[in-house]
Amino acid sequence: MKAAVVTFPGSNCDRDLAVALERAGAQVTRVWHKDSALPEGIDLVGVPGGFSFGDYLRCGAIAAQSPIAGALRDHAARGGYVLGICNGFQVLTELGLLPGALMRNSGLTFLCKPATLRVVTADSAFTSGYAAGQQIAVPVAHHDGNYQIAPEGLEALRDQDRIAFTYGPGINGSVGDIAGILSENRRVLGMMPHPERAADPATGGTDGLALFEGVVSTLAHA
Ligand SMILES: NC(=O)CC[C@H](N)C(=O)O
Repeated sequence: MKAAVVTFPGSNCDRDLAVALERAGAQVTRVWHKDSALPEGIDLVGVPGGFSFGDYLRCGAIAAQSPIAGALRDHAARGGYVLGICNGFQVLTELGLLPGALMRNSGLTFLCKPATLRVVTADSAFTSGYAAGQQIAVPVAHHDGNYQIAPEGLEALRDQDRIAFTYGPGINGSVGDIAGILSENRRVLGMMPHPERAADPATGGTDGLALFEGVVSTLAHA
């Protein structure tokens, strides 16, 4: 299973994401934001966390205009898998690959702390390693993690079982305490918490590892 991890100026979780994917068995290629094409045969593109372009304008907005963004859009349009974590989730909403927007946290502070997530659906490659309803410990680190979407969009996410993860109540103001969502074809996941920071027993637990193992094993057997 082949994965690409994109790096923008200001990304800071790209290496950790590559390591977590490799630990789960993926063959990972690193891609620079100025590349306008992905390497041949990529199954999954990882869009990492960080502060792409210094979070200027809006988090993820400038990254979404990078040369690699067109290749990412084409990959998703072909039914390719995409995983956006934190700043990566922000980039995917800016690209229109996922609905809604990430606003400033309701408490107006940067949150960097452990969080308990609830796995809402196990019906996706990304969440197939968990049971629906399972609670997992995965840290958060963001100032713009307050997920908002219009009521009809929220209804669609709920009706189509596209809410992947929720937080405990009131962490950052997100509507429905949403921490992560899936695209309509369930092949694009955006989430604010950092599973790649919970993929090694030496550094913050291993509850995030099942996400990488789930998607890697699904794609390896596809
Ligand atoms: N860790 C991250 O990816 C942070 C994303 C973004 N810079 C924010 O603070 O909201």
